[in-house]
Amino acid sequence: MLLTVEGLSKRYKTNIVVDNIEFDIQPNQCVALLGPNGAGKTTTLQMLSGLLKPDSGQITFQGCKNIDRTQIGFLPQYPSFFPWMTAVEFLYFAGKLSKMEKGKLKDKINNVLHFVDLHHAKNKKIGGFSGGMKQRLGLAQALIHEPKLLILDEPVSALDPTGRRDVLRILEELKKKTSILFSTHILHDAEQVCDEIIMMKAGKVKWSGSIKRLKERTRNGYFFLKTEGDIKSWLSKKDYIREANFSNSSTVTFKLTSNQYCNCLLEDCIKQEITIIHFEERSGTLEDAYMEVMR
Ligand SMILES: Nc1ncnc2c1ncn2[C@@H]1O[C@H](COP(=O)(O)OP(=O)(O)OP(=O)(O)O)[C@@H](O)[C@H]1O
Repeated sequence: MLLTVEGLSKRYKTNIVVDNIEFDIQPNQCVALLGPNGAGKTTTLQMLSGLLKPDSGQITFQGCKNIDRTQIGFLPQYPSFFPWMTAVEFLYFAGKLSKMEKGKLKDKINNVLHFVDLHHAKNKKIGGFSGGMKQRLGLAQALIHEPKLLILDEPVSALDPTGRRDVLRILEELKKKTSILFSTHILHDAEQVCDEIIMMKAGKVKWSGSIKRLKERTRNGYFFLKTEGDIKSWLSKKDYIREANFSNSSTVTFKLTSNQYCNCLLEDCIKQEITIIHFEERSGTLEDAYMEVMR
């Protein structure tokens, strides 16, 4: 296990904003922390990155309770930059803060600037950067010391569609070599890059697991069948089929009068010597599942 969180809590005065939460992150997982405004996502990420002290609970990272923070990269929701610095100067500064060796820094800065597509602007002042460029520079800062876990607080929320696409594309690449935990309230972004999600509401973890498993919660009773030959007239006569909707004579979505007829349908297809290309029970969308859990 890369990271284990047990009984983590944080309160501000009498307001409990993170309430006894638990979850794990495995190596090479890309995990989205989902939840509405005020759910406690930022507070959780700040505790994980060491910026905020938990009131109680335990964070274990790479098997150690004494966390080596240089193995974690963090991009805050509102990163601050020195506008008078160039991108290279800023990354040099960030690298030194992460205790990187001076000799390695130059090459590392060049590589990371290429990776986030900012090499062309490496000697330009940050004050003149667009929002998207700043966010990519923020990512470069979080990455420069090659952390084992990258924690990103709403990395795309403030970006326009192009900036958002660029950052999500970088995350797709990054997740091949490092574990990522990022917060968002945009389900589509989570679905695009993550395999696992943690859902928070009012300081509590409401659900965690794979997106696939989450969607399975909201199976909507529809089946999809694609066959090699024409099945329209044959299938329409089966009295256990209802709400059949044919895209063409060999592709159909339908419901069964009872799910116990699933085997019956498959047996009938075999008897009829129908070749099945694809058969599956359709699950709901991530949005359906999110709404169901959050309700
Ligand atoms: N420094 C603070 N002092 C008092 N209350 C705080 C402080 N920081 C956060 N809170 C409260 O804690 C709760 C959780 O806030 P947090 O920023 O962690 O939520 P979030 O899920 O990240 O929300 P958002 O999506 O809006 O960023 C909110 O009610 C917020 O007002």
